Amino acid sequence: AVAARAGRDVTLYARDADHAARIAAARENPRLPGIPLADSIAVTADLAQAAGADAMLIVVPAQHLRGAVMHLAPLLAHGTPLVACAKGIEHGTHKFMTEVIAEAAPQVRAAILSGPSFADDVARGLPTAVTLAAPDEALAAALVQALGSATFRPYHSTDVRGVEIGGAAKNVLAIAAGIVAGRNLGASALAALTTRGFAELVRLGRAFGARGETLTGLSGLGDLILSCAGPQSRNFAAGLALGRGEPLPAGKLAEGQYTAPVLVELATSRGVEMPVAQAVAAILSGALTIDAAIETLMMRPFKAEE
Ligand SMILES: NC(=O)C1=CN([C@@H]2O[C@H](COP(=O)(O)OP(=O)(O)OC[C@H]3O[C@@H](n4cnc5c(N)ncnc54)[C@H](OP(=O)(O)O)[C@@H]3O)[C@@H](O)[C@H]2O)C=CC1
Ligand SMILES: O=C(CO)COP(=O)(O)O
Repeated sequence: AVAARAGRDVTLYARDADHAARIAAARENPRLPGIPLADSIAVTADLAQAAGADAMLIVVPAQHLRGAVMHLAPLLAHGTPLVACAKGIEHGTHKFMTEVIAEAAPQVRAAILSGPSFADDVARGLPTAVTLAAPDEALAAALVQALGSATFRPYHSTDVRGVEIGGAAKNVLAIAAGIVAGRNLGASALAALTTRGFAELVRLGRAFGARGETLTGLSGLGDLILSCAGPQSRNFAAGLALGRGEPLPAGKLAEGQYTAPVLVELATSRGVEMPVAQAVAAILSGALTIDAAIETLMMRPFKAEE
């Protein structure tokens, strides 16, 4: 929808032919009910047709990115920009999204799009600003020109890792924020949790050489603020359910669930302390109860604020 609004010729690919046919007939994606698909958007289940594009946005969940790109790789021309929109880190390999793309389709140019942007808001044409990063600044700037419009404002960057870390970490921290809300711990606790969560995100980013302005920018602090603000975030909603002792919302992808253990492994391997992320991973795995996790966080030794 964004690319069509920016004046591009767009093909939307769905892996399931019936699903693609239903979207084409209804001119609406059931995942975004009530938002009509622009007339100009072609819908296909033919991957080769989609792969002929000048650039592609790939929007499958993080743990399925490698499989999807491997499927796509034989169809892609050398140098095609492939923009990852998933926010996560691959299990087992600890790879970030652009690294997964580079391994699965070495001939393409990988980029990452991230930042505070609920799909529903973006598709409705509400004002949104995001970060689009690629190692090659000219490519990042060209993709911004191709996708930007009066309602969608991407900023270009070459800090790929900084953008990827912000997007992956904020989902885990949003689960923690939801837990705080679900347990009725109060607005002060929510502010403290979000702020100390941000300190973790920054520590991990620094360990990977991320730039300060990326971590305090749209894809870092910006997305953390959005996702820790309320249940429109599926990660926050998952945390809310956990905090209330309810089952996790069915059929709603909460990437932080999958990112939490791998984020903790990655941080540990770099000697970076991420106590909030650790608490989320421990709660999700059943290693700690929520009450024990809260106590563990509050009883850490007092220290200088950093
Ligand atoms: N929704 C949002 O507001 C935002 C989401 N993101 C990120 O985008 C990523 C995807 O999220 P979202 O779109 O919400 O997730 P959804 O679960 O709504 O949709 C996932 C899509 O990926 C497809 N898919 C799933 N597995 C595979 C696979 N193995 N091969 C090919 N296609 C597959 C699904 O196809 P099918 O319909 O056939 O199952 C579906 O179209 C996540 O990393 C999320 O963090 C980022 C910013 C905002
Ligand atoms: O990444 C998002 C907003 O920027 C979407 O957040 P959720 O996946 O938590 O809904």
